[in-house]
Amino acid sequence: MEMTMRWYGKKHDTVTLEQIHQICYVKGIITTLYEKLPGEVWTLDEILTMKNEIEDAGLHLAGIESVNVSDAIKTGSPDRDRDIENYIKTLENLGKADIHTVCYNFMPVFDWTRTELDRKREDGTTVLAYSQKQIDELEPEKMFETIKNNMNGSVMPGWEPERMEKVKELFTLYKGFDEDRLFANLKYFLEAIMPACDKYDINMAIHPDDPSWSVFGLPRIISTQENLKRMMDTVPNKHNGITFCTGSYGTNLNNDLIDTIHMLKGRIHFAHVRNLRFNDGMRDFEESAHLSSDGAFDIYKILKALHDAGFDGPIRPDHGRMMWGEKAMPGYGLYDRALGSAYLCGLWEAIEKEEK
Ligand SMILES: O=C(O)[C@@H](O)[C@@H](O)[C@H](O)[C@H](O)CO
Ligand SMILES: [Fe+2]
Repeated sequence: MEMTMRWYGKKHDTVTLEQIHQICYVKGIITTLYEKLPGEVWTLDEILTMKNEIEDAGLHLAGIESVNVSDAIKTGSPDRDRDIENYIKTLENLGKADIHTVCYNFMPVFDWTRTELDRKREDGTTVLAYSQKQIDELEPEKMFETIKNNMNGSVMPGWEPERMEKVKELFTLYKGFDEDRLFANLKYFLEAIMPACDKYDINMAIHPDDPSWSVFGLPRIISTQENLKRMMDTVPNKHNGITFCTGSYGTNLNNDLIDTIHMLKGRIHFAHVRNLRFNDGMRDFEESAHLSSDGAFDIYKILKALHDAGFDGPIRPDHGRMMWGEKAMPGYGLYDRALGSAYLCGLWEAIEKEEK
């Protein structure tokens, strides 16, 4: 595995590459071209500029999160073939730049959903949280308002103001969509891009739905073991894989993380590891420190399962708590993610040495 950290680029991130380099546990960077809209081609030049900036800081560009999939592709509208063609050109250019891991998601309208971005814990840190009760009382169109006021002045991916202005339209676009219809569009997309992935050895890593149940009546197709299996079996190519995200897939406590890792053997191309605390039933949770005893997940067992399943892709501490007075994009401060990366590396070293 390669320990990585997500970086939002010089223009958007409060954290610098120099700081990340000093963590020492982190060798790779996960990033994207944040100015690009879904459906646009990424030129080789743009990709190389991004890559050189990271390499100049002594780090390795380990993967892209995300090359976003357009609504035309997700809804299967007449424009989808043009967007898929552009997506393929982007993949080819990434391949030419020697980049082989691409994360994406297939969630309609909202990328991830939280009701609070700064819930205060007893230790004084703040974390992202989700309460189903609050969601049930909220108009979907108002969702952005609640999120916007808590973004610490940053623009969080998936929640760009230009996109959220169109939220009503987006809901109309997905009207009448059920899981089968959305899944058929995912299949169409994957089948179209696989030849390019084969040629350039690009591992596509779909991100699980977050949270892993339907929100505002929108369909979910990457949220249970059953539908992960359906995705793998429908397009049985090893380049069709997943981002194993414990904090998203694990929001549903009925999902058996360890069993799923074994089922996905050979198809996990990227891992996001974070821990969650559940309050008051299953559908109220908050992100905790990475430490196993701070949340519901046994992080040691998760890493051991990844190790035993032969996982060798990039891994990143996912969201962290906001601590020590840091002001950063919620979930993406430097300090707690640095602690998380050290913890994960420590566990991994022990697991590897136990083997010998
Ligand atoms: O919660 C997060 O910050 C990420 O895990 C997602 O936004 C992820 O980047 C996308 O869903 C992947 O396309
Ligand atoms: Fe994730």
